[in-house]
Amino acid sequence: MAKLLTIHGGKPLTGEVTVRGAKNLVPKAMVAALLGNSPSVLRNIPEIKDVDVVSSLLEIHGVSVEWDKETGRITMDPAGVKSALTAEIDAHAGDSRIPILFCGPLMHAIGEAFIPDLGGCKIGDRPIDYHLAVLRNFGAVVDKRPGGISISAPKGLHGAKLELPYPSVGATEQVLLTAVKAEGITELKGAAVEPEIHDLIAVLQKMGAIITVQTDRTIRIEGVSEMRGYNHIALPDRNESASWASAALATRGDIYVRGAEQRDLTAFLNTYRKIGGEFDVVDDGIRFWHAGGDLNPLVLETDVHPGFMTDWQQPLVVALTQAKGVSIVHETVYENRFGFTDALVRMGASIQLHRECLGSVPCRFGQRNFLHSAVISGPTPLHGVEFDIPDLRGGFSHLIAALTAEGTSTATGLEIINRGYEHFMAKLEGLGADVELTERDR
Ligand SMILES: CC(=O)N[C@H]1[C@@H](OP(=O)(O)OP(=O)(O)OC[C@H]2O[C@@H](n3ccc(=O)[nH]c3=O)[C@H](O)[C@@H]2O)O[C@H](CO)[C@@H](O)[C@@H]1O
Ligand SMILES: C=C(OP(=O)(O)O)C(=O)O
Repeated sequence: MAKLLTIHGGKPLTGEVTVRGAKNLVPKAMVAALLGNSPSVLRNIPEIKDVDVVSSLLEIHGVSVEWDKETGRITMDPAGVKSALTAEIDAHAGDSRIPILFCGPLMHAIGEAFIPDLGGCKIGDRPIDYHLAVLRNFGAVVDKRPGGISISAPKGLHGAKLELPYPSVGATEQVLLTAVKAEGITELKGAAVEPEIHDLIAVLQKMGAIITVQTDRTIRIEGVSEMRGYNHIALPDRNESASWASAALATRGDIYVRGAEQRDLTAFLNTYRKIGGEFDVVDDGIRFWHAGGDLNPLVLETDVHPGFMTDWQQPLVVALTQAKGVSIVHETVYENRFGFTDALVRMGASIQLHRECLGSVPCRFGQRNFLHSAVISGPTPLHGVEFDIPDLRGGFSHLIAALTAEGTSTATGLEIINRGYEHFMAKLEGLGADVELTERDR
């Protein structure tokens, strides 16, 4: 049986939601537990699919995992770490990108790893060439196999001088998780410096790592031979916070996001203010609301941190369909992140996609055949349609658009939302959304 969500739109979302630990940190901090010689405790854990995936992958590798879902506390004991069968790994890898980050910690713990083909959102080609290049530089031997890669370090892992062609979040984490216990010093230039990376560095430092972050995207890591377990509170999910903020704006609502952290949302809050959204930062969260009247159109470019995060783009585009005038959005992180606009156009939005770079942020996609700039004219009334959720943020955007629209929409593929939004249905209902989940034959 498949689940069908029926949405009766046209009602502002109002009320309160709580965000817990970040999807883009929690699973990685869990992988780091493999590096310790004693148990680790991670708190503020959200109930999302990527945490299930990493829990299972740790367990089949001999790590004992105790997850108290009520308190959001997870305890991981790596004392029994061991190899797992390829078929078991395949069965548990799920639709996540995290398995690639097991390379370094598993090679340190047991000398080898099998990494299945990755999942994650279909928003571009998402190659792993940077990951494999840095791992080879540490001395790893990579064997590509059908369905994944086998990786080992017959001569050990050694610190290296590395430079990323683009500040990839995942490849930077790959370097951190491998270099902390590699022999000698690693210097990484062109590193990503997202808040989730700083939080992973905080975790690794608690475990005994020696890591220096310089102001020019250079990270220096002095390898250590032993690391211990950690006790850490995961930073809150800034992408979920920004999603609910966009939902408040698009539906002309008022949402208090308990747990939202101003420090990690600077670029988002500046943009929110320019579009005409109101927010108020208080001690334990941020209230976001539509102030009435018209929203302002914007020129917006996504970028690596400290720029406007790509994962904020899709939900905010829905609010831009309601702004008075022409907005331009230039996506510079992923080559194919505007596919979700098809459904918005079917709902009545006016959005044209372009291959040219409509902006000035250096972009790898300009001379290639990618529709990576969008021109949005508004305000356009939206009406209900049927849609299938394509990816995490695109799906959230479709759902907010359906809640903004007059009339009834139906959505399938809701399970994708559970990858990054915990207790999603309960939160929507708590905000007064008129939604109903039913089962139907496929
Ligand atoms: C689980 C997680 O944390 N996901 C986040 C992470 O994804 P993820 O770590 O996969 O994203 P990256 O920062 O690595 O990707 C950025 C760009 O680099 C390219 N690239 C990356 C690696 C590589 O080996 N080769 C290559 O060409 C990608 O195709 C993309 O165009 O950062 C992204 C950018 O902030 C976010 O959108 C994702 O939500
Ligand atoms: C792109 C995203 O996630 P992932 O890298 O896990 O696919 C996202 O969270 O928007």
